[in-house]
Amino acid sequence: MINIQSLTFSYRKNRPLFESLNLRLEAGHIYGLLGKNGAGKSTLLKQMAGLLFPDGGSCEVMGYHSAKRQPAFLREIFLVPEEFYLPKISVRRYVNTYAPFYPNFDEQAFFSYLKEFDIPRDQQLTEMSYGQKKKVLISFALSTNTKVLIMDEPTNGLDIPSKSQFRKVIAAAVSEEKCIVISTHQVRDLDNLIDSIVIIDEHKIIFREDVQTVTDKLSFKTVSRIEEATGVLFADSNLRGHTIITKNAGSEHSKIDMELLFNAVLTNHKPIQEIFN
Ligand SMILES: Nc1ncnc2c1ncn2[C@@H]1O[C@H](COP(=O)(O)OP(=O)(O)OP(=O)(O)O)[C@@H](O)[C@H]1O
Repeated sequence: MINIQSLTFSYRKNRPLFESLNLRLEAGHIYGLLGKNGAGKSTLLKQMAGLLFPDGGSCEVMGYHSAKRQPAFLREIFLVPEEFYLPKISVRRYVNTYAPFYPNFDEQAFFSYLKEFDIPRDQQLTEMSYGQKKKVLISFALSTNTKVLIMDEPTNGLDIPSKSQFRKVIAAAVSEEKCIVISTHQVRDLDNLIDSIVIIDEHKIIFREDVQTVTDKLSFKTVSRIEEATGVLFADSNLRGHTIITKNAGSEHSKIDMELLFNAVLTNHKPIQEIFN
């Protein structure tokens, strides 16, 4: 669905952000794109959406070069950006104006998402809070029914109940034909939602694995005495003890701790990568 090959890109001369970056994403998945501040998550998502163009290499989405921004491509992709502007019009007028760009737009679904998020349908967009605007945009994005849905920090600005509503609506929206990519550094917001993890760091994708494969190969546990644990790949100490990652020697089943995995991949990349190779 998304095929990025040898992508190079820089905003400024001699300061490359991406160097020979490769990434392949398939339909039927919800990907979590993780990375430190400034790692390039937003930039990569904009490359996918055809809002930024590669300096070298290619970024193909659904077989289209995203940089060419062909109409057939644009009507099958939607990006919810981290920062956005909504015009001074009502929700109804917003839909009437922008929905026609998306042939599979489902108006009934849009208004039921608004209801789910508790957004009044007659209010002016500019009179809404940031979180309310974001919920309108997320509702619109889901209702476009595009094959590719990209969201940059979608849970930023959402209150606690809205975050679980968000997880619920996204989980219900995924299908075999759709590819959903969500960037965040608030990994706990994506708990139980994403099925694949992509980590970007130092100009490249340094980790890309299904959650299932991660839990097949690694174990996540809490221990009170770290000295008693063997084969610790990464540990983090907190009030409850030590949360650790070890190699899954057999058929142990543990729940993935994405924050722990993210920190482990960034600080102890090589031994972890070797387990997946
Ligand atoms: N328009 C721009 N012009 C110049 N440099 C930019 C521009 N946009 C981003 N950058 C730089 O590119 C790098 C990657 O930025 P990007 O916004 O893609 O990172 P990010 O991973 O999304 O970060 P965050 O988690 O903070 O949102 C940063 O060093 C940033 O300063």
